[in-house]
Amino acid sequence: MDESEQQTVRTEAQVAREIAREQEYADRLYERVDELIAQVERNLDQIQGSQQASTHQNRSERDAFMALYEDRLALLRSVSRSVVFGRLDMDDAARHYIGRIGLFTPEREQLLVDWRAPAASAFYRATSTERLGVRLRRHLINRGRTVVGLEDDVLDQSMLEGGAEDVVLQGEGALLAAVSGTRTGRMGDIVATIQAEQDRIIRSENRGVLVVQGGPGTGKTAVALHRAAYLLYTHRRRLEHTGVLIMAPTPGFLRYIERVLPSLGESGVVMMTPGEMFPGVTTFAHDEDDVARVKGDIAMADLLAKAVKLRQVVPEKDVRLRIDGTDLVLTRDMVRSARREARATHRPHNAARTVFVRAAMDRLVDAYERALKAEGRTVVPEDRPDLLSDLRHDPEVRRQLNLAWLPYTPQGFLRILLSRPDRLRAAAPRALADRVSLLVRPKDAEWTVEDVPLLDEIAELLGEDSAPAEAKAKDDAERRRADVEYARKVIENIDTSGIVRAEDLADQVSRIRDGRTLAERASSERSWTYGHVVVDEAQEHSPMSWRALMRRAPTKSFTVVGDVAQTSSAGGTDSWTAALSPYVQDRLEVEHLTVNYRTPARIMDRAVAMAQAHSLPVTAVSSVREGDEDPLLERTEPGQLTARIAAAVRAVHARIPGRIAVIAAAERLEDLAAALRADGDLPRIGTGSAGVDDEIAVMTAQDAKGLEFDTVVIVEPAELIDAHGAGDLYVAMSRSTQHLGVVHARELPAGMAPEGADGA
Ligand SMILES: Nc1ncnc2c1ncn2[C@@H]1O[C@H](COP(=O)(O)OP(=O)(O)OP(=O)(O)O)[C@@H](O)[C@H]1O
Repeated sequence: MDESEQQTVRTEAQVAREIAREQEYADRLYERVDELIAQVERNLDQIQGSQQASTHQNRSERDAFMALYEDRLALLRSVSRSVVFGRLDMDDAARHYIGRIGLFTPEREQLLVDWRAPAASAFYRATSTERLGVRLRRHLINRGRTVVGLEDDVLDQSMLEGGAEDVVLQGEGALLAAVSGTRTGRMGDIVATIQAEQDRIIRSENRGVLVVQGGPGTGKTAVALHRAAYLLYTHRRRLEHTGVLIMAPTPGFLRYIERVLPSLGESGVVMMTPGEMFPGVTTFAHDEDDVARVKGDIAMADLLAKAVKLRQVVPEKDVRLRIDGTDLVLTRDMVRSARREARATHRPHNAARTVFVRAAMDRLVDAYERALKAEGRTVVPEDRPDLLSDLRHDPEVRRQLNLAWLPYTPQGFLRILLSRPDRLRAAAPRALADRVSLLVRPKDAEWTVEDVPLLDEIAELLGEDSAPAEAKAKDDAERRRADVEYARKVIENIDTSGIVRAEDLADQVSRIRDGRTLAERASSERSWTYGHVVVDEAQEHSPMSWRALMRRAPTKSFTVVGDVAQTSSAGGTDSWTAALSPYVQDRLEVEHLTVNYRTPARIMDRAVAMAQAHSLPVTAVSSVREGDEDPLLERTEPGQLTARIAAAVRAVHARIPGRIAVIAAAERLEDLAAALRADGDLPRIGTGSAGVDDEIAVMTAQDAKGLEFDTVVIVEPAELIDAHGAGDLYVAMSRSTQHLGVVHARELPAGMAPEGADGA
């Protein structure tokens, strides 16, 4: 808003009159939503009633219709309490209302524009210097279906010259109201107040890797999710079948964001954490930092490639065999030349094994023939198949060929490799030679998140038989054509409301035939490729992890959001170019977000001072709110720390409404949770990132990553730095939306105390 021009505040009566006008329009929209809800409910009843004597085909068609109507119903119900939030008055006198979905009259006259439609873009982007044809932008502030306030941005100043009775000028109420409320533990959508710098990213036409770098609370997660919703809307046909993958750091974080996309009407999204990326393995455990660093090192790709190659073995000596009473020798040369032939195909290990076995058998049959002839037996070419069969069924031949080239599963291969120091050493490139022993562990050790990219890499090296998958893809494509055709006919007979499209119905039919949702199919197939991948908290991914992620979207269509100053994982990155340019070279675009919508300036300034004192690569941010309180620092004796925290939490719980996170080093969590639970006046105490469900939770800074709380209490900040570096303390300090308390017995880390104080 152009502040100098927007001083006038209208009389209450004028405002009330405008609100009443907007309410009238909003009522009309809700009436239409209610009509649509009733219509979908009627359609559902009708279909349910028509189920007798149905054939299998009719049943799956009915189920498909029902599922679609149910989805549609869920969307309509979710917007039925808040469908409209903005209005645009254009130069050509057109007026558009902007809302969560598009709405039309039965005669197809547009009542409401979906926030993602091109016509809505100006709502977020127009400024007084670049008006984009907009004269007036109005925010409607609602409580449920009731319009309770208005806020106008007059972009065409000539509107004010004539008095403009119907213009209501007020401050930045909509945004401030949106960011100041107490937190619920679940992120909500921001469609009503998306800011111009965010909108540019959400609607970016970039088809390659778009990196969104920004300090804490700048809306990176919100922007990434709204971009996913925007892409699904704009490129629906392309993305609906492949899906969009959202990769987020922890299950608690997934829970925190899980409602955003459904509230925007999008369900074709697969969400997972890095420990779930490899089908068949689910892990949330992490390796120690030094091990994680080695596993994430790009040189692991060479180590694994060599380790696989070293499993293609020429025996130390020639092997004597006795087949059906005849002696023959499997020579080292035979194995070596069969291996050469197999390797020359450049196929992965398991696929090339077939070539190896065939080549070795060819050579053995020749030797067998020669041995039989040497015994004076007559051998004719027609005998060859029988000789081959003798050899194939001989257990010793089988054993020797297996020893030379054993088929592996990725899990089996990695388990053995990590339990064999000799094999690790033999495969290690120079870059890893002196650290490779850190990887050794028992064969039955639990999987860790850092193992997952290694499994993915090994799966590539071992290879899968791609023929069945290709045949299936061809089959699916043909089937889909038939389904769409059929769905068109069905729709002509059953539904003329335009609520269901043939393509959607066809999808639903095939989903039901397959019995699995897109999310289930995508997450169970390692080779599934997504149309777009969103990576949140992306600074935590190691180079090996990026290799695995890149395989998930061969088109390299990515939205990568993160903050290189908040890196805490050992293998993570402090440079986007270093992490990503190996895969995309010049198709990498970095956008910056600069406004913090979460943390008030009085807290954020202190977090930034601490980060700078520790040389973190912080990006400049300005907070939308100044805040009411400075951070509260309290020094105590080491033995008193837990008791002081309990007292601090009790005090803050009584004083400030909303959610509280107590952030501490991992080894303190149990004691702290026990001390808080012993206090009968406090509500349930959660632990770890799953604590987003509780009003008060005790967690590490890593658990808190990406989340936010009304109040944060940090326990012994120096310990957070000891555990994972200053990035973790920066994360912890920037989680709060209102109040930050710090209780410490050791010296405060540099930069944390207010200027002029010395950390006491
Ligand atoms: N335009 C906006 N209007 C209203 N609220 C917003 C807007 N942008 C961001 N927010 C709110 O600000 C808070 C921080 O957003 P978000 O979690 O996306 O930030 P982030 O950059 O991912 O933070 P971090 O790096 O610290 O995890 C959230 O509550 C979000 O809903």
